[in-house]
Amino acid sequence: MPIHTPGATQIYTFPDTAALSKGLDKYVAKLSQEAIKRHDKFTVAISGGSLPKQLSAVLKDNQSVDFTKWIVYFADERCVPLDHEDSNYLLAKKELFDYVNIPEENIHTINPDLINDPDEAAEDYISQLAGTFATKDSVRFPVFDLILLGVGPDGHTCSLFPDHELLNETASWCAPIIDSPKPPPRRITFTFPVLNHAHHVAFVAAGAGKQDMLHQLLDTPGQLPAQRVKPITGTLSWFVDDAAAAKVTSTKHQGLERL
Ligand SMILES: O=C1O[C@H](COP(=O)(O)O)[C@@H](O)[C@H](O)[C@H]1O
Repeated sequence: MPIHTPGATQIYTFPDTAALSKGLDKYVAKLSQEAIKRHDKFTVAISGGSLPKQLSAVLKDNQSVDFTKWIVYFADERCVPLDHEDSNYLLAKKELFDYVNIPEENIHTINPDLINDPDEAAEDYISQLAGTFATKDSVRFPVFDLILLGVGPDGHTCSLFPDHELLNETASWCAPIIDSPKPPPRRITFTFPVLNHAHHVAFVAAGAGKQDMLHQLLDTPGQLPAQRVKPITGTLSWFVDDAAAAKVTSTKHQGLERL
């Protein structure tokens, strides 16, 4: 499974979402094992939307994964209570956390007391990150073992939307947004420097609804948010089903691989 090729984008395609979840399970389990061996923990950021379901379908029953060593953050979160239907945390809890033994204190949620103030909520999330990641002068950003991302039909990822000023953020680790074009409008989000300092970043996209955007993202050079995710020394992977990959034509991607 060639998942350690810095600089190269690996695209894994699967006949359907069930197969995609199996492949994702294999990938995440391997990275988790390697990270735990290396530094006794697995730092992972997950997204909301369709990702938690795809991720957990097989992984939640994988007995070989030591979830007690997982430290979980959210690549973006909506400024809503943790039990609100729009909460990315609630989604991940229902799909994954309820089935595996990640210590509660290792799951870093938005501070529910600060949801009415996205600036403060983002600052608080930065403090949480600082408690987990010791940064050095040479690397001023958290370095996640893995960041799992989704992509919207407009090319957004995390809560980084096309043409938004947050796309130019170069210093802050986590930023507030109060005008998300996709509801709810108030959110906090990781910034590109955090995404691009990770050891591994993987996008997950399934279904015909993602066809046109995947074709645009993978076949046409551009500056859409998902296209700006380019890990500096880490790896970039795409996990897609055949329905989503149907229009991807670039010769660059003829080597679509099946795990
Ligand atoms: O609003 C969001 O959307 C994106 C994409 O979601 P999907 O349902 O199209 O997969 C998601 O990655 C992000 O975390 C979420 O807040």
